[in-house]
Amino acid sequence: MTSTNDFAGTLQGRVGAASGLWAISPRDILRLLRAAFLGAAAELAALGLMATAAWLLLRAAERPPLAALTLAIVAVRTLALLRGGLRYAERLAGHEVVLRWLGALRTRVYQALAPGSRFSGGDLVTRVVSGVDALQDAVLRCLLPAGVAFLVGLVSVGVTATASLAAAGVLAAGLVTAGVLLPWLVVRVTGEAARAEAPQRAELAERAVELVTGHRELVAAGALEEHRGRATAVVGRLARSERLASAKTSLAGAAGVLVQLGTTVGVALLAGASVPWTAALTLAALTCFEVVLPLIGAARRVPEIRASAARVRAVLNRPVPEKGSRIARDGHFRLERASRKYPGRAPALQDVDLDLPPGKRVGILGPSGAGKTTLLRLLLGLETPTSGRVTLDGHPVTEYADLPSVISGAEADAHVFHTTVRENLLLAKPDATDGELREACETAGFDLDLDRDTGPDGAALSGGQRQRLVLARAVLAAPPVLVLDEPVEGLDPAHGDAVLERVLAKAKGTVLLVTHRPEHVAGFDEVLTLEDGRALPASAAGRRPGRP
Ligand SMILES: Nc1ncnc2c1ncn2[C@@H]1O[C@H](COP(=O)(O)OP(=O)(O)OP(=O)(O)O)[C@@H](O)[C@H]1O
Repeated sequence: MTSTNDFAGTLQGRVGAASGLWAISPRDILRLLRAAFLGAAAELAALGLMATAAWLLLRAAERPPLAALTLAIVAVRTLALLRGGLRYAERLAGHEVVLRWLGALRTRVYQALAPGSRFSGGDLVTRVVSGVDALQDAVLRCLLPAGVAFLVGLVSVGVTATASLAAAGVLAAGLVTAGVLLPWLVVRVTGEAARAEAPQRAELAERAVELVTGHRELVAAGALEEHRGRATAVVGRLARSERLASAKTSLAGAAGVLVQLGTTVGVALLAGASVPWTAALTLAALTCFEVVLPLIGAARRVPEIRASAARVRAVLNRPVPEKGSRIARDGHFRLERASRKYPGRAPALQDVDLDLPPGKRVGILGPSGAGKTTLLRLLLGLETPTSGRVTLDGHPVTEYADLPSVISGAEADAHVFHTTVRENLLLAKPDATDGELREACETAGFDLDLDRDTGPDGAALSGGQRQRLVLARAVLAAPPVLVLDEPVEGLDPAHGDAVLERVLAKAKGTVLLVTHRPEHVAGFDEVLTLEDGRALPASAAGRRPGRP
């Protein structure tokens, strides 16, 4: 076993170097081969045990001198012990490789998901947890058993060939039918069924989400039963399709058992050796199928594994925006004819210029959907412009490694961690004293206990409390460029105005405030008014101040 540090080092190296889904180090490939050989040895020990026991019984019936049986008696005991020991060693070796590989794969999936993920929460959980977990079956339930079955089959056919080529031929044909042909058929049948069921599964997921999230509305409209009936109908269709596919794959399982019986009888008839030796070969052939038949069951998982692999690969292969290593100097942001367009929609932002040197205070006004948040997301490096430039100290913002430490604040979708108020605040300033935390809370008008549990994403707080907690965190972080996206929108106006006044009084650097209320940005160095993604000329903006 390697030490934890060794393991972390190997993992890091592999994470950095590997690009494909199945990326695995040469050392782990050797470990996998070792697991396959150990597995084959364990199965051959079981097979040898059966064959030797059969030989022993029949030879003993001939009443030979005891000395003629001694070797077989010792072999039976040795093989029985070996079988258990080798199986344990194979499990250990196989699982060690798979757990290493899965650990590295999970790290890579997390790394690929981290920057500005386009995947939603539920989708993300599916990809990371079930998707990656399903892949372990590819190795443990498919690849490794197939390797073991191949080795065991090869040895069995070889040993049978020493007695009779015809019997060896029958055994080989039986093993190929049960171990290759039938699993291939099962993969085809389950694959076709999965493809046919995919739209129904999607529909069921959609209907289930609608039933749960829209439950109250459906009850109020008296439409619950109708919607439940539609979901139940989809469940019925899916169940029928699954039953049909299951019947077909069960037939393949039964066919496997028939092939096993036929092959065993064939070997017994064609072996042409002494009775004990024929019995040994026959029982060996019968036992050999115990390794091969599970491949038919494992084949049912192949389409699901393929789908999981495709989902995980989509995460790993998506282009990750290059994060540069540049370190910010002055903190001078600039938008130069910046535009952002989403496919199939009018531009969210079009040809907008903005100069934001250190210390400047800029207000952004505009009706809903005007592009205010889009402008902030460009500056925060969360979106890239479809044309134009967004720069910090003359270089594209995406080239900076430390952008969030230069520009941050109270963003509309800021996350509240499921912990205490104190821990949420300490994220912004880890060495802050309780006094400093309370002062920041006071500035933001947030008066809850520091030990208060916040719930998942702040669900245990009211909307206003959540908003003020995010604001207190922004005050504590005190970044060079403070971004405030409608920071007091949900608060009652008088209280909100007072909070905003205190927050602005504390801010020492650049401030970018998005608001619907022009009085919030009175006295700012510049006010940019957006409408339909475009900046209005100053005069026009003056005529329609803060039209909501
Ligand atoms: N991810 C997206 N995909 C497609 N369209 C988007 C996306 N994000 C924003 N938009 C569209 O871009 C336009 C500008 O959105 P934005 O969020 O910047 O407006 P806003 O001025 O901040 O509005 P509000 O005051 O309501 O928050 C809107 O029409 C919106 O529907």
